[in-house]
Amino acid sequence: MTDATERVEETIIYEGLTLRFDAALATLTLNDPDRLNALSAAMALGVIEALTELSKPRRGVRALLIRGEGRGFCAGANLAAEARAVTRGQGKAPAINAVETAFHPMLRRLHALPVPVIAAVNGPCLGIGLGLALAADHIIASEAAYFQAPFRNLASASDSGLTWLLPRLVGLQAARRLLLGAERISSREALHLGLIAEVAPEEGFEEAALARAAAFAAGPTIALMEIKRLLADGLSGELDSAFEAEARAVARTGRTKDNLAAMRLFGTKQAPEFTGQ
Ligand SMILES: C/C=C/C(=O)SCCNC(=O)CCNC(=O)[C@H](O)C(C)(C)COP(=O)(O)OP(=O)(O)OC[C@H]1O[C@@H](n2cnc3c(N)ncnc32)[C@H](O)[C@@H]1OP(=O)(O)O
Repeated sequence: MTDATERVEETIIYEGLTLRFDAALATLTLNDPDRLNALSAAMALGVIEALTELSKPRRGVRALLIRGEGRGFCAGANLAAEARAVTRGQGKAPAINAVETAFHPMLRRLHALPVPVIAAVNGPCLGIGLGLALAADHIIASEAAYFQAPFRNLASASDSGLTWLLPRLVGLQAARRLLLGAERISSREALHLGLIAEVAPEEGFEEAALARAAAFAAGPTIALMEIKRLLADGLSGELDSAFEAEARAVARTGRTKDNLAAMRLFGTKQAPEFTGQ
């Protein structure tokens, strides 16, 4: 694992995306600000490539931050090509194909990423953009952000695993408001519903999000990965299985250097420095 304080900077550019490495933190930026970072199939496939790259052990990545360039996080699927195809009578439109071939494969990979993922939602977060944000373990949103699942407005069923995720996150009634009603909700309401973890002022938002992500990157990585996996398994498992899985995970983390470091300082009021090992 890379020491969170060691500087290893590098940026890789994909279509409509950049992937930046800064010590133990990787930052994936959706980079089509003129379209509020609406996601094309090529961008989603680029995200998959970026996830493969940042998962290489030599990268030593201990957290991933996802953010949007400009005033938006992601305005959903890029429907420009969609609209053109429909106008020209070209049948099944690109974004519909992309659900199966690019968007869902991207989200599966993101949900399966072992290290903590932080989404910094600075502005509009819609459709597949909402799916992308909700694949994160911690969503920090600006006061200026808003969330919407506008599928029904396009006479489309919903995607991005939202029919599975939303009832678990916010309950069935609020999920109905979001999916059947396509209600747009502010970051304050999203926080109140339990859809996101925190709201930060518009001014200084980028810095607040970076600080939060850097704190995750400097955390007890093995314990965070174990907790993340236990939570994911717990969503579809039984309580008995959770007890067993937790006991095995606690035994594993009990053998880590970070656990030893924390135990040594227990009761001293000193914060341990975690190395991710
Ligand atoms: C399989 C499908 C899955 C899905 O994700 S379904 C959901 C698809 N997304 C949507 O339906 C949202 C469409 N966008 C909007 O409703 C609005 O935008 C917003 C409410 C997000 C923001 O409104 P405002 O702040 O007034 O900005 P603006 O002028 O509408 O947008 C700025 C530029 O961004 C382009 N843009 C916005 N969303 C998309 C999109 N989804 N696909 C392609 N382009 C988009 C616009 O056209 C425009 O561009 P220009 O300045 O050239 O007119």
